[in-house]
Amino acid sequence: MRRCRRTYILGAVCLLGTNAFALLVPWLLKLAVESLRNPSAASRSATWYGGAIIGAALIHGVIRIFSRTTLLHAARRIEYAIREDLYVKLLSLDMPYFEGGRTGDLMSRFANDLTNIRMLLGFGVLNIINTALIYVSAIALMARINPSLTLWAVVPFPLMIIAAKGITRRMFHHSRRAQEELAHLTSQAEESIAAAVVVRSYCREDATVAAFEEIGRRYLRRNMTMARLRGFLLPIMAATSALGTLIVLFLGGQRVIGGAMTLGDFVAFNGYLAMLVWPTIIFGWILNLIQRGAASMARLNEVFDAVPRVTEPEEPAGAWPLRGEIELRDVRFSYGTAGVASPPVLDGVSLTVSAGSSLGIVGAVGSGKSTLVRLLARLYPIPDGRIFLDGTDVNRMPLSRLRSAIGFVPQESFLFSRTVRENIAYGKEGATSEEIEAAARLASLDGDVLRFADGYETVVGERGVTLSGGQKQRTAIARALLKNPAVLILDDPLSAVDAQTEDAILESLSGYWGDRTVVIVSHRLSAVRECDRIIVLKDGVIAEQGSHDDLLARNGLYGAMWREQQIQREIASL
Ligand SMILES: Nc1ncnc2c1ncn2[C@@H]1O[C@H](COP(=O)(O)OP(=O)(O)OP(=O)(O)O)[C@@H](O)[C@H]1O
Repeated sequence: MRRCRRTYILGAVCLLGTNAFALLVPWLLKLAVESLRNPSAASRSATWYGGAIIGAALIHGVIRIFSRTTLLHAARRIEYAIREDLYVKLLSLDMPYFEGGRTGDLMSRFANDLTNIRMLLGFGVLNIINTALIYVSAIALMARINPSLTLWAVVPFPLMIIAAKGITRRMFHHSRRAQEELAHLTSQAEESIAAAVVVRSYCREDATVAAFEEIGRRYLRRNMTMARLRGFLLPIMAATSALGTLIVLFLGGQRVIGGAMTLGDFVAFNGYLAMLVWPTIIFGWILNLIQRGAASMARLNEVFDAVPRVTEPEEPAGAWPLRGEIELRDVRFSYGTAGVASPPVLDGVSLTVSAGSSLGIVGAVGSGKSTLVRLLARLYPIPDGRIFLDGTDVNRMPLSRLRSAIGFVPQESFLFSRTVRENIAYGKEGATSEEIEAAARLASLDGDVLRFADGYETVVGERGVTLSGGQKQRTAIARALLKNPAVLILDDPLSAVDAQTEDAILESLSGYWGDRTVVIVSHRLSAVRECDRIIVLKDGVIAEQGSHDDLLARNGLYGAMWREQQIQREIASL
């Protein structure tokens, strides 16, 4: 709003002008009537006043167009700026904020709440200024013509305001609830579309439709209540303003007949009273706009006020470029948010990975492997003095630098609904075709891509739906390789391919490791066999660590897992 203050001032000045000309019309009408009744006493002829009325009405129309476009454009610009700010804010928020299925809710804030705010700042502000100007000036002019009749004419107004306040308070409550229901509806629709395969394969179409209908019904009920309330509001407004007109016709008519008021004054008085009718009728609508706009602003402020728990350091530190030495000191972590206790996922993990070496992380399902690697990239908040890269606390490294030094391939690879080439190129701004294709070759993706009809220009569909699981994973790996990071983290990156293919891909990839630090999380021990060091996580602690041979010789957890997987492999190859 502050950014468009000048435009709003200009719009308000235009509204002042447009209302001045609108108010001039009844006054000219009064003079025209008086000139007709008593031509000798009039300074101008009735024809002159007729021309002046047409002129005033024309100027009023032109300035009106200008005032409306000025204010409505300002509202559009503010909506645009808020949308941009909201987007930037969302991108600044961290993983904990987005967990808990907020997508639909956030989408509805982008769509409905922004529309409500634009309506308030555009039509709302326009009508608030307009109403205030018309009320003040029309009532002042009416009082100038006949103060006592003015008092009678405005008698119904307090009644109207009390009724409007009561109804709009209830409308506000229902409006907010309706916006929340719409957010649920959007979430539900989005989730069902994303999970179309699951819905069909479990034959849950009917149940999904029923759940959707239930939310839709709640949304409909809220809107019906709002419509009912609005339905009450309009007749109440119209009836009270009609009451004012009736009073003026009766009392004003008596005054004219009694000679206490001229016919010209009576005509002008009615003209001004008629000007109050529209602002009075839309008074409730404006209140509704204010209520909706306030509710929407409150919902947007919830996002703007959200504080990311992963923040930029106040005093950044660290030498660049990074070599890739990782150190963890007694790392403890749980996913619980403030005030909600949750069991520790990592319970005192300490280890050092020297730059250029490789670390394999294995362990049972849910033992904390993914959590550990997510913390390296600071995707979740961690206390100071726990994780170090090249001797610098990661909390003190600028996030952009830290993350650009880390190539992270998460367990569930996310592809954008663009081409294969664009998906890989996401890893490096301005990457050349040669670099993209070299990364694809390293990730053993090139053979698959060349079989696609459009090669690298193949559009992968939403979230890569037209690719196989293994192709998606390798595209995500190619994207990370293209980034040329000092630390490469692969979180179970080849779970969708068979063990032999995984071996072949990792073999090809090992030529790329060079002096990079590589961290591989895997359920298949064969994937980490070549790592310099392997840790076995169990219930959030390092249960065993060493090289593959050390761990086999120890004949503990790792040894047992290895033997089990070897037997499975042999059975599978029969
Ligand atoms: N975002 C999250 N919010 C809350 N709890 C989580 C979250 N992510 C993981 N957890 C919990 O933390 C524990 C460790 O999960 P993590 O994904 O680190 O295990 P993992 O060893 O990688 O498992 P897997 O082998 O299945 O990938 C699990 O109990 C899991 O339920």
